[in-house]
Amino acid sequence: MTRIFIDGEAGTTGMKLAERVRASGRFELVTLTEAERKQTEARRAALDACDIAVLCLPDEAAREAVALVSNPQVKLLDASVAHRVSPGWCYGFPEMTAGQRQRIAGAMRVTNPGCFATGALALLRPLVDAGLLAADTPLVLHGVSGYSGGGRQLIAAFEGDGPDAIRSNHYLYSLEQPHKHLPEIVLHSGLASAPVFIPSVGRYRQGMLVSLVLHAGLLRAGPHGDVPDTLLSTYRQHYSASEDIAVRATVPGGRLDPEALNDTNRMEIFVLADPGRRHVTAIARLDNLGKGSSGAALVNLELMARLRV
Ligand SMILES: NC(=O)C1=CN([C@@H]2O[C@H](COP(=O)(O)OP(=O)(O)OC[C@H]3O[C@@H](n4cnc5c(N)ncnc54)[C@H](OP(=O)(O)O)[C@@H]3O)[C@@H](O)[C@H]2O)C=CC1
Ligand SMILES: CC(=O)N[C@@H](CCC(=O)OP(=O)(O)O)C(=O)O
Repeated sequence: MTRIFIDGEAGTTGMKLAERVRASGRFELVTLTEAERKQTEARRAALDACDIAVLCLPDEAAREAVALVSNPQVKLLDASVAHRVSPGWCYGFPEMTAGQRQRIAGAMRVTNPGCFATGALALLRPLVDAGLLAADTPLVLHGVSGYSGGGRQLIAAFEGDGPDAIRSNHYLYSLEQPHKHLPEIVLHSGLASAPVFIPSVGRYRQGMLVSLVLHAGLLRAGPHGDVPDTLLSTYRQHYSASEDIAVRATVPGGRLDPEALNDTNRMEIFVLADPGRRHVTAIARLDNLGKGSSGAALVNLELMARLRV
């Protein structure tokens, strides 16, 4: 059985991934005790003793973990931001483009995408690849995430009542500093420059929406001239072989709940036009702890271990 070590297993992503790995029954999990989990020598030994190491760590600790590995046979899957645009690392979004699954399966170093980036790229990449969206189109994306997206610190700030407690029910951030997912969004979307991205956090634990509003004039229409229909068919074709991504043309009940896909590895893409069909809103719904991190990590592990094609 393929041996997996999750460095950072006690954290938000690591814990969810460990649950999924155990439930799959397809891997042997190498674990450290509470006393060992931050000891360099114990981590070094565990990293070298597994077939695939998953780094569910803050960025700096992920870089350190890569440097600790000396066994050349060990494959790495990094859940942090540290290597998302690094040469030599394969981007772990299997549905991004034809052939990506095979690239992940064959790679020694795979970087798991950011949660907002997963939603953003799911919306952007098919449109750029199909030639509907020119690379220099100015774009704006909005996102809302549950507070678990900020890891243990943000969870404690929302759920605790200490001096660092957050009392807002909803807030926007990264308004003056570009969000950390923009470099991977630019690199993997095929866009020439970064979209404006306005993320936000709501007072609920997990689940997210990423939205892209497109005025019809920004896009090249398909053979029948209707931009919303062209978008819908482009997404449907791009994701036709995916068991995890579904494309929808309506929102039943008119309210889009960010929590609806929690604890799954699914993503839904909604393509919604105004009555005059002058603009289209494309929205990705996913679980930041599912398709946005640990669900995606499990699929990448299965690909890297050649347990799925
Ligand atoms: N939460 C999310 O929705 C997503 C998170 N990610 C990424 O996954 C990674 C982990 O995030 P998340 O699980 O949210 O973060 P958490 O803060 O919840 O977990 C990080 C874990 O790493 C441990 N840790 C910190 N430093 C070290 C070290 N030097 N050696 C060993 N263990 C260490 C922490 O222990 P302790 O708490 O004791 O310090 C903690 O258990 C991050 O890079 C994040 O960006 C990616 C996609 C989505
Ligand atoms: C709500 C919240 O704070 N979300 C995080 C991103 C979560 C994620 O995708 O993680 P990594 O890119 O760090 O791996 C943020 O915006 O920084």
